Amino acid sequence: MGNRRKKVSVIGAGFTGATTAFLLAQKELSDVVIVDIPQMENPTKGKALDMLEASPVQGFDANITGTSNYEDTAESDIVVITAGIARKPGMSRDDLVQTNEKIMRSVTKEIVKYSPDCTIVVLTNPVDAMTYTVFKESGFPKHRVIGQSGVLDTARFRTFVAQELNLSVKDVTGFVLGGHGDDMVPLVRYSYAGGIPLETLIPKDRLEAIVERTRKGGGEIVNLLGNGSAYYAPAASLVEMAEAILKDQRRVIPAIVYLEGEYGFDGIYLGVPTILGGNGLEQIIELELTEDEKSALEKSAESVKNVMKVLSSN
Ligand SMILES: NC(=O)C1=CN([C@@H]2O[C@H](COP(=O)(O)OP(=O)(O)OC[C@H]3O[C@@H](n4cnc5c(N)ncnc54)[C@H](O)[C@@H]3O)[C@@H](O)[C@H]2O)C=CC1
Ligand SMILES: O=C([O-])CC(=O)C(=O)O
Repeated sequence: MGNRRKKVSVIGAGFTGATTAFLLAQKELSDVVIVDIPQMENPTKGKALDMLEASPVQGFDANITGTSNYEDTAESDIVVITAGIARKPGMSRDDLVQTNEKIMRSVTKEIVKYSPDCTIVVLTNPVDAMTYTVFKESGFPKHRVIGQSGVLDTARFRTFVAQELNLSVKDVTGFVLGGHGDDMVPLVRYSYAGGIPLETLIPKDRLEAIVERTRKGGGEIVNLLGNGSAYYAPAASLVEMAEAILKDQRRVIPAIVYLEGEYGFDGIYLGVPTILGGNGLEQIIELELTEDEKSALEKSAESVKNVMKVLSSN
C-alpha cells in the first residue's frame, strides 16, 4: 500500500452523494468513486467527469470515477452510504424506513465484498436505524460502522447561535445528542461562544427558540426545497467525519455509534460524543447529564427504538 492515495467510495450519486464526492476531491482527501444503480450509470459517470473537469481550474489532484460496478470500489478506506430515498414536505424521516432498509442491505453486501476492511459512514435516513441495519448486515465491528447526524445538527445550532449573537461561527461550539429526529437533544449547557457559556450570553427564551429551530432544522430545509432534503451541510458534515478518520485526527465529534451500556442504552445506535480517528470510532465520551437532559435523551432513544421495531433485521 505504501503511500497510495486514500480512497473513499460514495454510494448514491444524488444530491448528498455528489456534493460529498466533490468536497472530498476539492479538499484532496482521497480519490473518490461514486456508485449508483445501473439505470443511473451514465448520469453518475457524467457527474464524476464534470467534477474531474473542475480539477484543473480549482487545482486539485484527485481521481473521481462514476460507476454502477462495485468492483470499482475495491479496497476503499471509507465507504459513505447516501443511497436511498429522501423525504418530501409532509413526511417524517421515519417514513423512509422500509424502502431504505432494503437498499441498505443490498448495498452493504456489495461494500463488504470489495472493501472488507473499510469504515462505513451512513447518511441515509432514518439514519440511526439505517446505521444499525448496516452494522448487522456487514458483520463489521462497531468501530467501523458509524452514522452522521450530530455534526449536521450541531452545525445548524452553531449557525443559529452565531446569527443571534452576530459572531463568527468559528467561535461557537455546541453538542447535539440523541436520535436524528425532532426530539434530538441540543445540550445548551455544553455550548459556548469563544469559551463563554451560551446560557450567560443569550436569554433563556431565545435559546429555547434556537433549540427548537435546530430540532426542526431538516424539516425547515425540506419545506423550502419542496422536492428533496438538505445536501450542502449534510455533505460538509460527512466530509468532516471522513477527514477525521482518513487523517487519524482523533477529533471530538458527535456521531451515531453502537451503544453497549453507555448512557444507559444497550444494543442501539444513537448520537453521542465520540472521538473519531484512524480506527473509525476510537472512543465514546460519556458526559455527565442532568435529570432533564437524561429524560430528553431517553425520549429521543425511544423514538429510535420505535423505528427499529419495524426493521426486518431486528
Ligand atoms: N443523516 C443525515 O443527516 C441526512 C440524511 N439524508 C438522507 O440521505 C439520503 C440521500 O439523500 P439525497 O442524496 O438528497 O437523495 P437523492 O434522491 O438525491 O439521492 C439518492 C440516490 O441514491 C440512489 N440509489 C437508490 N438506490 C440505490 C442503490 N440500491 N444503490 C446505489 N444507489 C442507489 C438514487 O438513484 C439516487 O441517485 C436520504 O435518505 C436522506 O433522507 C440527507 C441529509 C442529511
Ligand atoms: O431532513 C431530512 O429529511 C434530511 C436530514 O436528515 C436533515 O437535513 O437533517
